[in-house]
Amino acid sequence: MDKLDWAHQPEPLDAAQRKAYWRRRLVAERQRLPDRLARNEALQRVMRVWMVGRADAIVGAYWPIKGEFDPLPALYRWQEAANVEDARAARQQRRIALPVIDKVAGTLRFHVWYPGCPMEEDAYGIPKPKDTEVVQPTLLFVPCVGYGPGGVRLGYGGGFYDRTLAQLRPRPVTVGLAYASAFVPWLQPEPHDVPLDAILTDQGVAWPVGDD
Ligand SMILES: Nc1nc2c(c(=O)[nH]1)N(C=O)[C@@H](CNc1ccc(C(=O)N[C@@H](CCC(=O)O)C(=O)O)cc1)CN2
Ligand SMILES: Nc1ncnc2c1ncn2[C@@H]1O[C@H](COP(=O)(O)OP(=O)(O)OP(=O)(O)O)[C@@H](O)[C@H]1O
Repeated sequence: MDKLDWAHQPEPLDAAQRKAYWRRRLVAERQRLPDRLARNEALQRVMRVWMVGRADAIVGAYWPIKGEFDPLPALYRWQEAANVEDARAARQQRRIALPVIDKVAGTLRFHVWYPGCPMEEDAYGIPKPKDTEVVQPTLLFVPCVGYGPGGVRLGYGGGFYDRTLAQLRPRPVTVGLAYASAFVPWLQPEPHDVPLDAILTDQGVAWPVGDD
């Protein structure tokens, strides 16, 4: 299931049609991943290791949809760990935030979330925190439908993350999360695409690639 059949793309397709085709296909593949539990555990571990030693207090994430990896269990542990590991970190209070769509601007704002937080559905039917504080994450976990070389991300095509990152100052560190099976070798950045600073998968750090 890790290997998609790249040879069998209907041709000819322009770049936008090709992306739309692979979006559908990657989401369908993801929704029927046979070894999801093992992959979830692996990716949670990769996240935890990646975050060790970082000083972020506000971390942005997402409420998983369409078979996306769920980042919230690992983040909840990150939040709880501060209470036992480091009294100073606990006072600084680590916080988790989820995206809320600004329909007019086509961008995302981040609202504080905590387990049991009152939620409501956004325009896409995705649960979002109801009336909690707006915050500025310094670290942002970004869901990927697919990912390519160089930190390029394929999303659902709304352009929300690209538009948000084009505007957010200071810019948060961006970390894409994906199952390793979502690698798209031919994916090229478009002019508006803001590359991710890192990409984590159930197989480890996919970007940046070490050795130099
Ligand atoms: N979990 C999660 N939350 C998120 C995002 C995300 O990628 N994942 N977003 C990241 O931006 C924003 C929501 N963006 C989304 C954009 C499109 C679709 C979607 O279902 N699109 C339809 C086509 C809709 C259309 O174009 O008319 C589809 O893919 O079938 C969903 C979410 C904010 N919240
Ligand atoms: N900075 C920007 N300013 C204006 N429009 C943008 C910007 N970034 C992206 N867009 C528009 O958004 C549309 C979707 O972009 P793209 O296909 O890269 O979405 P995506 O990254 O896959 O989606 P999402 O971020 O919602 O998951 C593009 O047609 C593009 O014109």
